[in-house]
Amino acid sequence: MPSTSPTNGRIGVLLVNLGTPDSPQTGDVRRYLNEFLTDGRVVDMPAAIRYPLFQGLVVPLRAPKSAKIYQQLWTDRGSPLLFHGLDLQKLVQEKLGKDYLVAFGMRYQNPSIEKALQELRDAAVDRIIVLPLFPQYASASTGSVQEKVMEIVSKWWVVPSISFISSFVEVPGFVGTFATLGKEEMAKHDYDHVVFSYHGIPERHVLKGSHNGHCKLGSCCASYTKSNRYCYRAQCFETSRQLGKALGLSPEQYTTCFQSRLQSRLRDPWLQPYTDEVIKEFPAKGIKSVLAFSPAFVADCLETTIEVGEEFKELFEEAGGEHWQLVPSLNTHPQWVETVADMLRQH
Ligand SMILES: C=CC1=C(C)c2cc3[nH]c(cc4nc(cc5[nH]c(cc1n2)c(C)c5CCC(=O)O)C(CCC(=O)O)=C4C)c(C)c3C=C
Ligand SMILES: [Fe+2]
Ligand SMILES: [Fe+2]
Repeated sequence: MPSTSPTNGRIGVLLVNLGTPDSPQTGDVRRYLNEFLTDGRVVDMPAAIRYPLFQGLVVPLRAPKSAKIYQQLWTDRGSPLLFHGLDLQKLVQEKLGKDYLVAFGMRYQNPSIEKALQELRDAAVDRIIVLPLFPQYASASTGSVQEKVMEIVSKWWVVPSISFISSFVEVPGFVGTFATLGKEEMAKHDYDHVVFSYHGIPERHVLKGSHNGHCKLGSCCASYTKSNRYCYRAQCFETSRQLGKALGLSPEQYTTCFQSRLQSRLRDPWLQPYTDEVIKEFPAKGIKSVLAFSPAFVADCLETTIEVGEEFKELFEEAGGEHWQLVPSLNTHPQWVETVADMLRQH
């Protein structure tokens, strides 16, 4: 008998990344930073301080400097974070076929999450799976996407079934694709050491997310368990362990460190060790060639191409290092596209 169930329509998928300016001009960078840095999950100050401080002082000072860096990053296809995201959307849609509708949005600026969710709503999808493209859970990234999606959907008259993939450090294809890319680089050159550099967050953010005060920012994060399921620091260490294993490295052959801290006069500590400080000390220890991974990102962006690929290379060479190589991000590697499609099929 043919099914009369109304619930055999398409499954909606929303892929979300962080966001990038519309152009590398100062005005667009200012608009982007204003939206990003007034998000209470990114800068967790009371709104009455956050808005005047960031919109009135921090962003106007930072925007022209950031714009210069974005101009270095920009390509014929625009911002890498955006075009890799759109390419991934298309390829995952092809893999999943007509039973799914895959949309793509950015937490800040464009294409907006609102527009992407509207596409899914217009198509009357059965349910929605949201995949924030951040391997490790942080309130400032994944949490912010979740909050935004819920804020929008909660205003719809009909609120659909909706679920989130909150992190994917334990998905074998995530580490597996990075390992494939890393092995390609290792076949071309002998490296003295490997660096896994993650986006930093303030230590306070980790402590605020700690279940029952479990996290003391010490050896508690050295294992990844039920008690620290959503701990960013523990998930970063777990990623390094899995990647080290996949690359055949012993723990002494790699270092886990944290980059991109937002310097402020408050000097609040961010996750340590800081990548820029770690790599300056390498040459004196006899480490002259380094292979660097940025496993907090699944697409190349300002923080990988410019910060790790160029700025850290310069710091390392100034300190006496000889060879610094960034492993490209997952972007649209076929193994990664298959991994994303599988994650969604299995969810
Ligand atoms: C991996 C996930 C990310 C977390 C966690 C995160 C936290 C976080 N970021 C800032 C401040 C900035 N980040 C910037 C760029 C940026 N950040 C992420 C991802 C995470 N951020 C990405 C993918 C990018 C690159 C975007 C691109 O267009 O290529 C920037 C902007 C650049 C600059 O001016 O330096 C800022 C600022 C904070 C404060 C924070 C946690 C508290
Ligand atoms: Fe960031
Ligand atoms: Fe911990």
